Amino acid sequence: MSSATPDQSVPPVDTVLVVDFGAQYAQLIARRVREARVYSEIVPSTMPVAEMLAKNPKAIILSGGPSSVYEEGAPRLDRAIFEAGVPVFGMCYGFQLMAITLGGTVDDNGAREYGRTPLHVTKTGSTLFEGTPTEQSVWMSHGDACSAAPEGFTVTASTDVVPVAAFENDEARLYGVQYHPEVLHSTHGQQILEHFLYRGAGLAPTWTTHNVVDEQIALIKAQVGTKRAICGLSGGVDSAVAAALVQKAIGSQLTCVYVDHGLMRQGETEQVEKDFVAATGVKLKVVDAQERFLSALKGVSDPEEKRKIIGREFIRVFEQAQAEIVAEAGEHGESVDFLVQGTLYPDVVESGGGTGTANIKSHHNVGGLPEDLQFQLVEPLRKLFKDEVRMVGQELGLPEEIVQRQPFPGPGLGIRIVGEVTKERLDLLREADAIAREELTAAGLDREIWQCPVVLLADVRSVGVQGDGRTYGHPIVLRPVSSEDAMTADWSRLPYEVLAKISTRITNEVRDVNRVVLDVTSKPPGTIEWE
Ligand SMILES: Nc1ncnc2c1ncn2[C@@H]1O[C@H](COP(=O)(O)OP(=O)(O)OP(=O)(O)O)[C@@H](O)[C@H]1O
Ligand SMILES: O=c1[nH]c(=O)c2[nH+]cn([C@@H]3O[C@H](COP(=O)(O)O)[C@@H](O)[C@H]3O)c2[nH]1
Ligand SMILES: NC(=O)CC[C@H](N)C(=O)O
Ligand SMILES: [Mg+2]
Repeated sequence: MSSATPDQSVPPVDTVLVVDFGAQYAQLIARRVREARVYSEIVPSTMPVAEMLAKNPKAIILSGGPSSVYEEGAPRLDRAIFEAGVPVFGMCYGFQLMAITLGGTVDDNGAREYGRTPLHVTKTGSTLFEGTPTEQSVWMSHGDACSAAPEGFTVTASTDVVPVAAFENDEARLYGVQYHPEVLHSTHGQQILEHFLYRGAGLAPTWTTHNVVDEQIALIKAQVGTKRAICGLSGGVDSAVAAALVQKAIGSQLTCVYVDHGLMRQGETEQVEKDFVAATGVKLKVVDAQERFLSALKGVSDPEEKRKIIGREFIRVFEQAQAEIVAEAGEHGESVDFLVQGTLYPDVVESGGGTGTANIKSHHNVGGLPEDLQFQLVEPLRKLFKDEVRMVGQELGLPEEIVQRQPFPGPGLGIRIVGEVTKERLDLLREADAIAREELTAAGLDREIWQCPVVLLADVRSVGVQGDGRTYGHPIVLRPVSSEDAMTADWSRLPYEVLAKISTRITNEVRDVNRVVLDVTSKPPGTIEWE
């Protein structure tokens, strides 16, 4: 049996490839394309051009990147990519690469621009700029610049310092912009991207999550056949949607397994046991694995080590459940070979499993999986973003409370205790977390914030005064964030009265906590979770 994830991304409809040159936000480009209702996938720039073309893309987008195109060792692409008749759109590094590959000039001529920049459209009515203002604001981030466009290209925009800020070649269907249309600060960015897709590449806005449901059900049926599967079910959105999809595909061949690892929040296990089963009708096995996880985490405070241990223990519990299900079915039962997980695209990208991107943290269900994994994975949401998963959930008729739930990480409170995880610390954090959640809900803020991790700084103490006496307690950190897809986030500007109430209640009600602090860091540079 292999642990490799079968590629479930059989292009359903017309596919746009986003070639990643190590961009900060290649995922964002892919998202924006999908927002234009065209399916997109990211591929690394190291993939041979022949392989890219073999995927039969209907258009190709070249991302930005940190390198300088004219430097030795900078990522390049075989010129064939521009000669295959596939429409190509270069952004920033991708634009510069297109320029230099086709005979234009790019150098470090001092024309640097970072941040919001006025763009002057010099050829109105062009494929990219038609219907947009001649003066618009765009987001720049470059040190090199194109000073001469390749032959056959028309320069369609400039800035005060860059003469060639966009060029187009309708005949060859090649387009490029020096700026970042994928960023919201580029006021007409989405429109320009759509112009490339619809006008330049002749694509139609037909991709919807509806296609995803049908296509994934067919794929799951083909993959699992008559065998059985278990699904790690947490009560969260992703696993709920994954379970619903798989249940639709293979019905009673699926058993969901909820692992109570002792790192869950207050009331969560009961909620999954009762409400979730009532809402979805899934077959559920609840495993109490608190002792197992706690003893495996004993003495460990390094975040990556914690994540790997939790990922491993999850699988060991799934294996145990697998054995039990097989034993219950007796000798005539089909074997349980498949493990369904609600893995999303950002989990894969952040775990460094994407396209040569850095490992930021090992998500328990991707980078934290043990090497001796005996299951074949079924991950129908592996290419989707959170908001898309919510749409799929709606489509499947899951209740709002489930579809709109805030995310909660699989490793749970284990990665919200900075320091060693112990039963006492978990109980304390559970209390503080329950208060924060209660007050945020009471204030009607649940939909406004993406999630609000509550973190215990277990190895930090500070002096307080409570009841006229000195205390030496632990701080609790509140980390409310707003986000579109968890890849970037900003700290939420919560009303002071709500913060005050949470702070007062936590310091009054939770023993050993004498200070509550607010995390006011965006992502980047800080990630959402502290570990
Ligand atoms: N307590 C748990 N028991 C069983 N499986 C779990 C548990 N926690 C996480 N998983 C598995 O790991 C996957 C990833 O967890 P993750 O938290 O990203 O997703 P989720 O809990 O389904 O959704 P959400 O992001 O909304 O919390 C889940 O989809 C699920 O398959
Ligand atoms: O299932 C999960 N397993 C993990 O190991 C994990 N780590 C982070 N998260 C969640 O992912 C989103 C991004 O979090 P970070 O900014 O901390 O990377 C946020 O929504 C986090 O809560 C996880 N979810
Ligand atoms: N953001 C980018 O793609 C930058 C491209 C190139 N590294 C430059 O600085 O010009
Ligand atoms: Mg979760």
